[in-house]
Amino acid sequence: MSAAVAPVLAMDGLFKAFGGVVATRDVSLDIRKGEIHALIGPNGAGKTTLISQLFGALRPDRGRILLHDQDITGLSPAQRARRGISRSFQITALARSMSVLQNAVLAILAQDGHAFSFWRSIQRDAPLQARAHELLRSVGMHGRAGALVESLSHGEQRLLEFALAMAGDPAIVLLDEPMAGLGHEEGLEMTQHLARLKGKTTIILVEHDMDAVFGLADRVTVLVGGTVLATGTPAEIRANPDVRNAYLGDDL
Ligand SMILES: Nc1ncnc2c1ncn2[C@@H]1O[C@H](COP(=O)(O)OP(=O)(O)OP(=O)(O)O)[C@@H](O)[C@H]1O
Repeated sequence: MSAAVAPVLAMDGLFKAFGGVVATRDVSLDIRKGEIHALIGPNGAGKTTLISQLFGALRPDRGRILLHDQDITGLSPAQRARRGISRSFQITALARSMSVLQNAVLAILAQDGHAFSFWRSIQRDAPLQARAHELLRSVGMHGRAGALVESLSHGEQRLLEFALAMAGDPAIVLLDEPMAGLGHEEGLEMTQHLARLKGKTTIILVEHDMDAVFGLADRVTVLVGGTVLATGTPAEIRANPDVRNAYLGDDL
């Protein structure tokens, strides 16, 4: 083992129940800087509930969440976003009648803490425009800067959401099923874009597409019944008999 590096994000004994249903049972997990950490598990395993606690939509009943060693358990989603916890936007969060570039500008302004500004002065703000173009370039969408969002394919919209989540260079990005609803080609394209971020961005990836998970992840955590069954490299997870049992013959 290399010398311990403080994790970007640490979950410490998280517990969350809905009435009698325990959705998160004593989950403790460290997310390392620069890793793509996949969360997998059968339906109802508690993946969404755990992610919701990380970005702040849900409060755990017990346990703590630490970002760079600071306790953020009591912070609102907006306060966490300002500290660098970013979540992939849903398509509905895109301004559909605006251009790709305008959406990128708005995401950067929001991340900088400007609620609104005069559009004309924004258009003349060369550094801001350059940052927006750079953001689009990071996901290979700079050639589409002038296109209206409503004219984009489903896969392009997904990529744009992802680019917006990257605005402001977040400490960690929570990606909830980025492959959902994408065709085969679009899924491969998204996988390639995510692969380029390996080592540069810290990502928690919730995804049902096992090819994408095992192709992209540095480490995988398997949740079953709200509990961490195993955490390890893709090879370790693939070889783990408990994991194989949990998936009851599903082809990992
Ligand atoms: N708001 C809620 N009220 C009551 N029960 C809930 C609520 N949200 C989740 N649950 C329950 O908590 C458990 C975990 O659900 P969760 O959606 O987190 O699982 P998941 O792993 O994301 O599943 P999927 O892969 O199907 O999206 C399930 O038993 C679910 O029915």
